Amino acid sequence: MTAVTIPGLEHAPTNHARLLAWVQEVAELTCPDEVVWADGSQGEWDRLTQKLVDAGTFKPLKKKQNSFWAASDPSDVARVEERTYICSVREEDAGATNNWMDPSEMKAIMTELYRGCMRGRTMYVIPFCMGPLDAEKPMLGVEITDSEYVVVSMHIMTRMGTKALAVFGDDADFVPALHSLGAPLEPGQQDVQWPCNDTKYISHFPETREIWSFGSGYGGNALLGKKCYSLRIASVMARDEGWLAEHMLILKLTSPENKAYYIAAAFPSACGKTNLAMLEPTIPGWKVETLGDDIAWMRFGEDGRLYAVNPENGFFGVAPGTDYHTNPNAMRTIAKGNSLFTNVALTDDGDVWWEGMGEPPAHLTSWKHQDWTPDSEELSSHPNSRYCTPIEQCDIKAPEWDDPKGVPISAIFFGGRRATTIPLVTESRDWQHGTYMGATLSSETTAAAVGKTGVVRRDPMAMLPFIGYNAGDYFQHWVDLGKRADADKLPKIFYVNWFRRGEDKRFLWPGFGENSRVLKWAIERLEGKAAAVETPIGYVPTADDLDLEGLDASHEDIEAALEFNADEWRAEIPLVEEWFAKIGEKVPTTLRDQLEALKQRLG
Ligand SMILES: C=CCn1c(=O)c2[nH]c(Cc3ccc(NC(C)=O)cc3)nc2n(CCCC)c1=O
Repeated sequence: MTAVTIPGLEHAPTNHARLLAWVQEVAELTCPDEVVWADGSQGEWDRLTQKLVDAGTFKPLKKKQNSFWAASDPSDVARVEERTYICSVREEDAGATNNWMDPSEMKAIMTELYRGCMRGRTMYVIPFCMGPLDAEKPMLGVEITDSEYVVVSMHIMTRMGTKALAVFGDDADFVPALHSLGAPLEPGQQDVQWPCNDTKYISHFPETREIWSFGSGYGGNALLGKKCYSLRIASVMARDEGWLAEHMLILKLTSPENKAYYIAAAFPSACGKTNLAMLEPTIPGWKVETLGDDIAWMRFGEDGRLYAVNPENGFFGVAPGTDYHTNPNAMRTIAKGNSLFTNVALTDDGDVWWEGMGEPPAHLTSWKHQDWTPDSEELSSHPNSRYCTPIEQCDIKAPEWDDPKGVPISAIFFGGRRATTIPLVTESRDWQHGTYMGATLSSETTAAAVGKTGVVRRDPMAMLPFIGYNAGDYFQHWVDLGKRADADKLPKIFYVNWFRRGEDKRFLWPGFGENSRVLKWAIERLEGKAAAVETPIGYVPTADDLDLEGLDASHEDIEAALEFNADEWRAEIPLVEEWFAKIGEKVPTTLRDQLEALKQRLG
């Protein structure tokens, strides 16, 4: 096959043979009008954001400098879990929680979808690095995409372009991540504001560490460094290499005595994970700084402790529910500009607005490009609408946020949204018990997600959509870490629930900044300074064990929030048995033993 001459292919800014061959192969398959190597420069940002403005995809925001509003096609508004596949060579390696297809079958299907799909468009080659560029082992990837929206989003979310390519040298390993909107343009055809395709595939090939995505331009489907690389592929790397790639925030908590602790925490959606990552403590003298709000890579240091790094360079946060009361630090970060907003509402004076931001203006342009007023039936912003903003400009970013060594994790928190049963906070008995807590993590569905509300779903380690392999093997990986010689150096595991309700359906715990009281208690437990009651489900504080100074809540409510109710827990047992049965025979015996032991303790 003669090497077709596609403009931009000839002067590649690298001698990396495998990369050049892959780029050539993809260009010949997808037939773009030209190939552009993304360099990550300000000039590139200006050019591409202008191109998106001209296409009607972006609107510049007058009230936020260097920031843009975008609205997607209503059919392309969130991750498409039913179109997300783990194409492991063996079906059982995908397990019961993933969609599977034979890798060669998937590649045959998708190759035909990619054929000619970039006609009339530009093919961008984005070298990127997840985590700091000066890491001992930089985690490299290359995303090929025909979406300018993806390129400018990657400017914020990753270290990318020339500075990343410099780390590739001539033969570094990298994760090839191929993406197309699947919307070829015939000559003279007018482009739409949000090109995409009704046929969507988000496919992962774990043995070869490859990602192929087709048909969606949105979030985790298209920004392939995030969920696809940093969780699904990275979780497979972590199992093979003995580390952890987890769906966790990382925060730094400093006590009034100026002692710093680092905490990682996993929550399903609608639990306020980003709000916790950027917490404003209500108790005097305590300070929270943030390292990340979504993903933590944790590796063992010389001292046997787990050191966490945030692989991302930006926040891609859910906008609705974010305001100066729930998350002032997120609001201050986006107020500085340099941010992208997708599927939120646009104000008449060129600012953004979403539900949860207090009183709505008299008129807005909704995410569906329609006139919106406060008495509109519809929401002004989509529940999964997002802000995309650089961590660099977050006032409370920890100094260590981009330290390649990472930070030593003292505590891991798992949390879910449960109206009953789960106390405000429970300390695990040990690592294996903590792993059981994570593996059986449950949370109630909310209006934000589709379907009924209040349905209890299992979401192990809040990783259910992101485990790149058999969930039973994933649990085993956690269990095996607890068998290390220096297992005493592992973080202490806690389980929290901010959302317990009283008989009258009122929330029993005020949450938000008051959660700092729970973090304080956990730290004091690590230091051996706080008391707790040993219950069948773990160590639970009494109201007197918490620092409730100045808290505006009744003693009864706090006691009710902390209550261990044996009957409610007996009712949990069959739900956990059903969950383990769904995962299958690879559920570690250690976890089955934990369930048996819990049953015995409940009597
Ligand atoms: C660090 C904060 C974590 N957090 C919480 O701790 C939290 N708690 C609640 C429940 C709640 C809601 C309203 C009140 N209002 C008053 C006045 O008490 C109290 C609790 N909602 C919460 N939310 C919002 C969840 C949707 C994303 C939340 O993010």
